[in-house]
Amino acid sequence: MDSDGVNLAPHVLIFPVPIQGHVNTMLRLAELLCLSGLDVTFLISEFNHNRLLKHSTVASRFAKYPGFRFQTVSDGLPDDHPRAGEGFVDILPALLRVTAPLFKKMMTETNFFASASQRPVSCIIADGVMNFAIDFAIENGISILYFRTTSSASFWACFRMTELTEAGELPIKGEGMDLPVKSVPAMEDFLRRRDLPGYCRINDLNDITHQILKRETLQTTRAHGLILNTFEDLEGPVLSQIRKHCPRLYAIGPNHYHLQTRMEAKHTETTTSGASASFWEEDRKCLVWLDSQPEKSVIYVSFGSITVVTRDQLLELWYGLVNSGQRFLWVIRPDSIMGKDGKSEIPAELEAGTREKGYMVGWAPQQEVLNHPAVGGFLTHSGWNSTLESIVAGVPMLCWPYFADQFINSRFVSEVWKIGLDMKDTCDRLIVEKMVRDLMDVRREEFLPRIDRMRNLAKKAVSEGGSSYNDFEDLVDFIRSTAV
Ligand SMILES: O=c1ccn([C@@H]2O[C@H](COP(=O)(O)OP(=O)(O)O[C@H]3O[C@H](CO)[C@@H](O)[C@H](O)[C@H]3O)[C@@H](O)[C@H]2O)c(=O)[nH]1
Ligand SMILES: C[C@H]1CC[C@@H]2C(C(=O)O)=CO[C@@H](O)[C@@H]21
Repeated sequence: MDSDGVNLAPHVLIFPVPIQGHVNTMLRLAELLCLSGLDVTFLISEFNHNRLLKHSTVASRFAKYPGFRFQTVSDGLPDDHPRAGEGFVDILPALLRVTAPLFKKMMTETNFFASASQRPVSCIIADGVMNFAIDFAIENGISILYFRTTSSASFWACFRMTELTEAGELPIKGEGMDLPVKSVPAMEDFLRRRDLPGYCRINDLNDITHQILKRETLQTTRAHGLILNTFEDLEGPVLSQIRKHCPRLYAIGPNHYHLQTRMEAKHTETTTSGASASFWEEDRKCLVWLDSQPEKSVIYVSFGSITVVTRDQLLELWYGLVNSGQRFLWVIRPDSIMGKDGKSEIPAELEAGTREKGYMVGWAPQQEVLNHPAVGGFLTHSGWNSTLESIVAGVPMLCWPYFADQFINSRFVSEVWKIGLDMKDTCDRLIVEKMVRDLMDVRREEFLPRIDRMRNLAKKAVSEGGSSYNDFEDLVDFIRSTAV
């Protein structure tokens, strides 16, 4: 090291929205960049940092990278805020109101996180809904990349909100949900109103979440580049559309698989079991239960980190699963049942059915579960990480989307890639029962060859010379160029 910092590595700041799916995606990017020899400061909410320290192995996972640091900042919400269900609408406003000024102050007061052993940050990678980070970077002459952690399809539909409105396709007002949507190029043949991202399910265009998402998405073109967790063979036509507006586009996904592949190539510990970044305690006993189940016989059920269900929905899903006769492993987060009063009776037949064929946990080591030989299907909320993890594990999906990008992701699963079924906007025990049977048995052979093909394409994308591999190399070159 010399006093000009000439021999120091380029230093990048990564700043996710404080939600499990976003933090997982961004931590994987952080590790990929550390493997490429860059210094990374990861700015995370205090609340989530505490959860990671308590429930995950991140501290040991990143201890091997001397250039990696966590820095913490308030997410602007009280500790007892639910941060799930309807509470999600508070996350972005708090971030913009409270976290944004704190971020600017921290950056300025620390000379962009410079120290004796680290250069000042020369490139910020901010979650793709933080336009305050773009303002800050431009004002201070440093580089800014946006990382939108959803599917490209969802980003692109959000990007077209103005055209959707002008064409009268928004606001949806809950009407004509099966009408085709024509204002999102590359999706004209299959998109319906009910498939648009959740921020379009509004009665009034002044809806605050809709306004924020529209504004933040359109600001993407001001960033110096856009990173997406996808790959060319999965979302090629959509990526071509986005490139017309954001020419410096890095499609580096599926980034959990990309990380695993690069770690294996470096003979470093692989990450399927070693990359936990969970906000809840993983119950590993479910792996032991899976060990005693027949091959491909279990449907894994998980709705991610934000979904909450009413007691009625819980019972419909539960009856559907038990009546399908399939084995099931179900993640029910402690905070995921709405109006739970602790006194509600569980019907005896559900308890008996669960004892016989089911297993329930509060949080699971999901990637390990999906890759377990006993798992043959995934009843999912269609969060983007879950979708990619299922594709890479070769597990067909039954989709029950809850909000946001999940509505469009599930349409791609069922109608574009044809690797599963879409159960959106219904929650009826007879439908659940039939669809679980279809996924696990009746229509299984339709899905398997297609998901196998997609899994192989994902592998090709992240292997040396593949599209995601090359885009990541370009991304590292760009970041290096900012530190000269
Ligand atoms: O028991 C569990 C359940 C989940 N996970 C992991 O948690 C992550 C969940 O991510 P995701 O499937 O993307 O769901 P959310 O956390 O709900 O993700 C939010 O962020 C995503 C990325 O922007 C969006 O696609 C979603 O709609 C949004 O809800 C995945 O990596 C899972 O492997 C576990 O480890 N154990
Ligand atoms: C709380 C939501 C705000 C934006 C995020 C998002 C996106 O479109 O980027 C999707 O769902 C949620 O994770 C986030």
